Amino acid sequence: MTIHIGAEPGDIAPTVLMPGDPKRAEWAAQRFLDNARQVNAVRGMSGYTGTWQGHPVTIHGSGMGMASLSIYANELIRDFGATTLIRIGSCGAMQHDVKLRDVILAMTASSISTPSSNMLRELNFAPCADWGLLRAAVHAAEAKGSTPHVGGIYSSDTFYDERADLTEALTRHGALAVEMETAELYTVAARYGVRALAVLTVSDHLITGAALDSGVRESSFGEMVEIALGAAFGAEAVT
Ligand SMILES: O=P(O)(O)O[C@H]1O[C@H](CO)[C@@H](O)[C@H]1O
Ligand SMILES: O=c1cc[nH]c(=O)[nH]1
Repeated sequence: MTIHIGAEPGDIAPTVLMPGDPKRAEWAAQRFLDNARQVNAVRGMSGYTGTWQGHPVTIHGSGMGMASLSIYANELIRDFGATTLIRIGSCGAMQHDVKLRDVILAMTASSISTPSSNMLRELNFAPCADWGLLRAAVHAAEAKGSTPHVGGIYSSDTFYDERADLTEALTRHGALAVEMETAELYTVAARYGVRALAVLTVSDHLITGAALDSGVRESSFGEMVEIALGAAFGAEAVT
């Protein structure tokens, strides 16, 4: 049991899927896990553990933003022994060829800063996905007949962004989408030597202004969950 996670030792599986939204954690656990039971409710942050095709899996919310994710990722790895963390998040598309509901696999995540920046000081650390997980996610997606976008994204500290110049520069440099957690997830995972990946679904479009509603974001992004599970346990597990 930690300050933010009220689970007992052994309640958390080595593989943890992390949506920002605790309601998405509940929905995904009910839809994809067998024998799911709630293992955390501290501060309203839901975590569930069950099995997927016989493999133990925890689905635990990260909250919004890198500061929140950092707390849960640190405790899940350090105190509960998580070794594979896969973010299942929503994002805003930054390129014309990226459409609403498309899936993005984040190779890397640019940022202005992360909670880890304090300790890294002058170092511009390059956060990157675990290669084995990324490759397995591509295979899992292909096994489902889906073609994800694979590339760099932007992890922002703000949802309501006043820096149009920054958005323009990132778009010009090929960033696929914006979200708010992945750069810190990859940095914390690197620090502990564990595997991490972000599998994202496009919920907004920064160029067209198109947007999906909150109910859709909470409970209809099943494709990314299946790809994340396939990545964790092998593409052949996905049908
Ligand atoms: O849908 P989630 O996983 O929360 O991710 C995105 O949605 C939130 C903003 O609405 C931020 O957390 C952002 O990263
Ligand atoms: O951070 C986010 C998440 C979804 N959509 C956005 O535009 N930004």
